[in-house]
Amino acid sequence: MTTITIADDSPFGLDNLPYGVFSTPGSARRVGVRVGDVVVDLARALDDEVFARPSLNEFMAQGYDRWVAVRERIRDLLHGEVDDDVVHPIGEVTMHLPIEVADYVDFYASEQHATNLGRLFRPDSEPLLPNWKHLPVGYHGRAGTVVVSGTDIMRPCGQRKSPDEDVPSFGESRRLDIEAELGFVVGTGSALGTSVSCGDFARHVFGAVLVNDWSARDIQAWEYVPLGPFLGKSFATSISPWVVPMPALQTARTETPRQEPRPLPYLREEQAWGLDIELVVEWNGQEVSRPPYRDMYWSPAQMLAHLTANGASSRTGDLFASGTISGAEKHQRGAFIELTWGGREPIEINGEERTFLRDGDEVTISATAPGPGEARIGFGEVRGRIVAATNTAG
Ligand SMILES: O=C(O)/C=C/C(=O)CC(=O)CC(=O)O
Ligand SMILES: [Ca+2]
Ligand SMILES: [Mg+2]
Repeated sequence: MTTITIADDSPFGLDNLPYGVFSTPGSARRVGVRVGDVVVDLARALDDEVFARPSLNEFMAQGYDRWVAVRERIRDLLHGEVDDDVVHPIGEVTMHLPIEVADYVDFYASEQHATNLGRLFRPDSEPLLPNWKHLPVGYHGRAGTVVVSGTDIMRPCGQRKSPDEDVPSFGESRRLDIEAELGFVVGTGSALGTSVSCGDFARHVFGAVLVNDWSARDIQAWEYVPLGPFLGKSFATSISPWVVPMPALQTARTETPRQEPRPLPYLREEQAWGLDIELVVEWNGQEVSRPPYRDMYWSPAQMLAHLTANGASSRTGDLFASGTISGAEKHQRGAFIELTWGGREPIEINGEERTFLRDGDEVTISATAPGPGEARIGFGEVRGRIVAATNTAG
């Protein structure tokens, strides 16, 4: 038997307890909880088959009351001694995609990001389109290409046509970018023909992850009119391996910025809440940005309410991302297209002038949130390295 010791300043203390899917050499994938620098095997520790699965979905589908009960049981368990064979040092496990992603939706909830992209993509129009302050704009992404942190990202190929070219050509993206976002995981869905009200958010949403919504700006700019993002985004979306339970983010709650005009009734909350989470974006190990989630205009509850307002069902494993997180300051921008202003203002990375991603580049996004007292709630990181395209034949 062993007692798990957790450093006082660990972002994975008893107030966090994020869930993930891990394996050890020669063993099957299963659900674990991260505590300090170890992963606790929940299938064994709690003697419960629902955790002997290669994703969190079956557990998430058991619903809110079970999530609360299991969190309590894990806390009790960790206060005492546990069997040695349920504890694995973090360095000895492989982390996998934590959820079987059902549907994937990406919102556009940062006013600053939407304004910046409006200026860059549509320089001759008002940057913020007329609908933007009335509804959380979003699009349906590709669930099957959501990958776990650490997965290499192959540079996408596609049609692109720059303003100075007369005709499009097929080839490797020359403007490969990132988008630093927060994603929310639906634990229990809602039936077709019903909607999830803002107040019901907690009973449906299980937890949050970090997201990097890789984006090929040249493919995107040419293809997106009038139906929106398609192949410029669908080649890969990376998420962090640890799903931070929503109750762990209770202390991080903040008020959203003031919403004017007042949203329609189905988007009203007593007080729309956001999260005081600062992300850190590193490009080849150098910090380039600190996007602040607290500045996001639309709240997570409003996003889910909007997503289901037409009676569309939601399912266990649905992932909806916030959209790129950008603050008002330059060092708070969550995409390179904004940081380099469309590639016209390179930034210096390790002594070199850089605009978009090159093969071999690595991007890491990490974050912590304030917990109770002095505690920090860690998300860990979402990391990806660009590898050369191999499907280059158009
Ligand atoms: O304004 C546009 O045409 C495009 C916007 C984006 O690429 C952003 C997007 O994917 C949503 C987001 O991450 O905020
Ligand atoms: Ca995005
Ligand atoms: Mg994507």
